[in-house]
Amino acid sequence: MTAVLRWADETEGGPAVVLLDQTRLPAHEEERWCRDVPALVGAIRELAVRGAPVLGLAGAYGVALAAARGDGVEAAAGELAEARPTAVNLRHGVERARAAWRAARPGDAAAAALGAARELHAEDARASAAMAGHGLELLTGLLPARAAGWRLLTHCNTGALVSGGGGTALAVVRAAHTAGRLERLWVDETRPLLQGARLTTWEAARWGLPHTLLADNAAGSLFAAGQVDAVLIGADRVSADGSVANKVGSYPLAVLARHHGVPFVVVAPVSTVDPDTARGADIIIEQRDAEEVTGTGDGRHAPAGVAVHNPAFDVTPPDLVSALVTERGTVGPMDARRLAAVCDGPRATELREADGMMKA
Ligand SMILES: CSC[C@@H](O)[C@@H](O)C(=O)COP(=O)(O)O
Repeated sequence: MTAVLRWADETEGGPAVVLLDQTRLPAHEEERWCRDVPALVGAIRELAVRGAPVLGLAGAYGVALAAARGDGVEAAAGELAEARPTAVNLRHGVERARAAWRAARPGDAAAAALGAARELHAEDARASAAMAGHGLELLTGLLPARAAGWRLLTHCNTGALVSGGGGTALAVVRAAHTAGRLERLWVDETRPLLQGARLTTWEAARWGLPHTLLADNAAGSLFAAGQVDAVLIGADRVSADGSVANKVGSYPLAVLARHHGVPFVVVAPVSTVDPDTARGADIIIEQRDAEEVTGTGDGRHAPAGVAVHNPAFDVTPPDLVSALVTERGTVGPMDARRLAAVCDGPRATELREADGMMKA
């Protein structure tokens, strides 16, 4: 498969960040060359590269690109970090490469930024593999063994297209399949941009996962018919209280899962947990263009000028989340104290210390 994201150096016509253009899938597997930061910011906004962990990589390589070109790194870092507001990994990736660039001697700074991006890329691949293992272990403990295997439902796209490795929730599904425990993956189409229909089915087919696509609003009747054993999704940001921002349509699935007594499992690396955002209500939700909902030109299927509500994400409160699977292990049930135990950073340390003091 064409690499989801890679660095091209001068020997192959770079410097450039080269993306597998996800807006062209599944019909076309095409590279998109981003030779400067404005081109990369455009690709991020158009979702040519998308999904939380890989947005972190795009941010880090973007800083390296600005440094390699001799462009203004601080301004470029700011533009990259703001390209999409909800996925906290984007900001992390930018910060990581910028910190390496700032810390290096001037002659070494561009190489240091690129080195940081490459390091993050390798860490991300390792995190995917660890999450797949922890997720499979969780499902094995949580779900009754079924001779035919589990029926798992997912939303949006969380596979190799979102990561330097195998992905988040979809990596767990793949591990279940490899272990002979997957009967079927139910794939929500994921209106309005169809990440499930376009991307998850494409990945599932390549991996040989038995899968069935459904319209988002068909999920309820599947639960009612007892056809869903667990829901597995990714996350774009998890606030300190354990609220989960993910692709719009995740919250209704959590409500359905609770009503039907089905586990609702979130799979995300620790870098998606944001200890600086206290509550779910504090997470900034990206609002996107009306035309994503109404269609355009010949494909328009709503009257021109109709008022449109198009949030890219919604927030699931912690009490509806059965568990969060990270590369460092599983947190569940979700709360601030348990989350802080797997997190990095000063705010997480504060929470851990406060917890220690409370216990003493
Ligand atoms: C690890 S992938 C988790 C999320 O990033 C994914 O579910 C999602 O919501 C992506 O949204 P997108 O708008 O396609 O970037």
